Amino acid sequence: MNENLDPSGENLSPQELDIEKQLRPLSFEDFTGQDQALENLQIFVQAANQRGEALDHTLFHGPPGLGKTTLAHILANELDVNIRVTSGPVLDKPGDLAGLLTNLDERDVLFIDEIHRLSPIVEEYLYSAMEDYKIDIMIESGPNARSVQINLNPFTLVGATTRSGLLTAPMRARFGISSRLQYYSTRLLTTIIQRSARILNVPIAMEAAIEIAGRSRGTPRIANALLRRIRDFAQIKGNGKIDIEIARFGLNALNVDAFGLDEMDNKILSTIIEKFKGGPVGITTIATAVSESPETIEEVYEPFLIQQGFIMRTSRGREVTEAAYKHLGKNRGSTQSELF
Ligand SMILES: Nc1ncnc2c1ncn2[C@@H]1O[C@H](COP(=O)(O)OP(=O)(O)OP(=O)(O)O)[C@@H](O)[C@H]1O
Ligand SMILES: [Mg+2]
Repeated sequence: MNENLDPSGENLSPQELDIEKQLRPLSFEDFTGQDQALENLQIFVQAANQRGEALDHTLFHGPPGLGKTTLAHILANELDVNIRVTSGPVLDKPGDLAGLLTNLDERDVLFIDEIHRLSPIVEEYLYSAMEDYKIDIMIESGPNARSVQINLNPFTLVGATTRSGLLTAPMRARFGISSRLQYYSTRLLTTIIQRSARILNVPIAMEAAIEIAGRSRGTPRIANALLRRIRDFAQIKGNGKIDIEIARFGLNALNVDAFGLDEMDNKILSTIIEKFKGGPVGITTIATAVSESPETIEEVYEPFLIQQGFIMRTSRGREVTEAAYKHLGKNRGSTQSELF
């Protein structure tokens, strides 16, 4: 099924990207969840505003669709400054970066998405910019070529990554603020769905919002995507309102997993069960079996499976739980010891 429920958002169509923007909270007040991180950020922003200084460089990390890009934009709004947006893979020459940096006004935000994908040369070039607000640029060429140092306006680098494990230590050390985003509870996702439904102007019953929230893999991006699809079902198959019947009907028609697990989640669980007798098995072995990188499994998929109680981390590797067997409708082999 090719509905756009991919948490990575990589395959979003232009219209869907537009809607994603429309649904994006613009202020701290509008943002639901991540309470601890948000409280701290509010204090840091308020303090920086009072002093009239640039906010410390800030790193957001965590699985896709949890609000990293949203928070980068919120920071710029709350600091009342401009934001320039770029990404690791796009910045392939120090020259590109120099152009961006020299155009920043005082206190502006430079947002670098997928910051773990910066090339080593660009990354190194960024270090002095972050640390001393200075960069070296080459002027002229041939025998007259020389580098001159120029001062930058104090700015805030906001980095985002789903793969903080791939950041180099010197890069990580240059962020004064680092915030890991967590999966959202069903309760928080319900609030987010209700807010989005208001913006999209579609009436939704509380029960229906809870049902959709519970199947959203702890991820606001998926919650919003499901809401938009169910809105279509309500419009064509119902009376335009999203009630619990339409919500259930739509979720089933979309083949959404009862827990919101995606294809890779289920593949990981069934692989551990079928090929490794439920574990324990090492992360690298699992990764090879499902053709993914161990880091992606560890940072993007596993946290949700652990949080939902489908996988346990043990000293000997990963083990699936009884809940995983139940979820996939499989029986634990008689040779395996019972966990419960
Ligand atoms: N706390 C929240 N409250 C309301 N909506 C949210 C929240 N967090 C995220 N969203 C919604 O989810 C969508 C995805 O969020 P965002 O683009 O910020 O995720 P991300 O962490 O940057 O993902 P990626 O790693 O793929 O870049 C946005 O459209 C936004 O509307
Ligand atoms: Mg993003």
